[in-house]
Amino acid sequence: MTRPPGSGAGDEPMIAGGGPAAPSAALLAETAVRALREEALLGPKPGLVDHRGGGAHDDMDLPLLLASAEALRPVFRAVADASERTALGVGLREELGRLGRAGDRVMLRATRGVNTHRGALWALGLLVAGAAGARDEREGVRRAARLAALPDRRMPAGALSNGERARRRHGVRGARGEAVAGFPHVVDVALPRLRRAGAAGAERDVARLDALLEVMSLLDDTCVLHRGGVEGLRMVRRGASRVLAEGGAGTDSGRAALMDLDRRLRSHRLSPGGSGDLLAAALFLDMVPWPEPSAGTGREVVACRR
Ligand SMILES: CC(C)(COP(=O)(O)OP(=O)(O)OC[C@H]1O[C@@H](n2cnc3c(N)ncnc32)[C@H](O)[C@@H]1O)[C@@H](O)C(=O)NCCC(=O)NCCS
Ligand SMILES: Nc1ncnc2c1ncn2[C@@H]1O[C@H](COP(=O)(O)OP(=O)(O)OP(=O)(O)O)[C@@H](O)[C@H]1O
Repeated sequence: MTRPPGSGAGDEPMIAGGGPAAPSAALLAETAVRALREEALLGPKPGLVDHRGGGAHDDMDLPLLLASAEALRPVFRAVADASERTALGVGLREELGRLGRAGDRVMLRATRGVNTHRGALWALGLLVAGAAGARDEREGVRRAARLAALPDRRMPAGALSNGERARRRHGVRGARGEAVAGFPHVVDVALPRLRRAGAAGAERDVARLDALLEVMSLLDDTCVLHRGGVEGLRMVRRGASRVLAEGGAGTDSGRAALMDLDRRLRSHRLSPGGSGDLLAAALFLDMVPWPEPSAGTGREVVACRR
């Protein structure tokens, strides 16, 4: 896919040894915010917030998502700084937990109490932490997954979250399990799709929408399960598969199926928020100017298809 000006590895400063320098903490934070912005601005997305409005959410719109993304910039910066100074281990995991929980509060202050980016902060926070000090995408994701798997003894017990409830009820792995598994829906689903479409010359937004739809067709999204149960999840997954079977977002029949799915998700108040988060994560990984860019780390197997 085409890289926005200024974000490509070729624009990075070179260090004395000849290789490009590792991205700074400020650049990683900037890239995370840009990924959130670009996910929000992409449209039409079924059930999600975009330029047309709040999708399945009656308490969100695009300006709110953009303000939330901007408010998270110092949070991502603090995450990258901490990861640069601290070796990967329980100490860093607990520091990230503290920063992530403080980040949730920053977001809620910026949105007057609306959960715009909780799942996205979790995924992108870990990936920013993993990227700080990593040579390439594969190492960045591996470090993020290791961090997600470490215990956070300072995690307050608190009330049961929507995701936790859905996980217990339906036996799915949710946002935490996705991270611990090394973000399979990002690495094996969204990124290969984005890159294949880019290589084939597809329009950028069509490639991004199709990547989102492919994630939606496979993910056990606790956001959807919480609101719509197994029936709701089936509607999302089948609907997304149908759009792709019709030719995807770039064809007339695919676009008609997409608009039909959007109407159904809005009327059932079903938001595929977890898929939105994972698309933002894929955009982030694709935009980071890695010191040693590898030719794609997608394993090209859909490990998560059941
Ligand atoms: C793990 C998190 C997301 C909490 O998860 P939980 O499922 O309990 O909460 P909740 O229901 O509020 O949010 C889950 C969100 O994840 C997303 N999601 C849902 N399903 C999935 C899935 N299968 N895969 C990925 N994301 C998903 C959705 O956007 C959803 O809204 C996180 O907020 C957390 O524990 N944070 C602690 C702070 C921390 O350690 N941060 C570290 C990085 S900065
Ligand atoms: N474009 C988008 N539109 C809406 N949500 C998105 C988008 N991209 C990602 N998300 C994710 O979707 C999640 C929305 O959360 P959810 O619908 O569970 O909200 P809630 O207010 O906690 O739940 P509920 O409204 O069901 O009580 C956020 O955590 C956010 O990370």
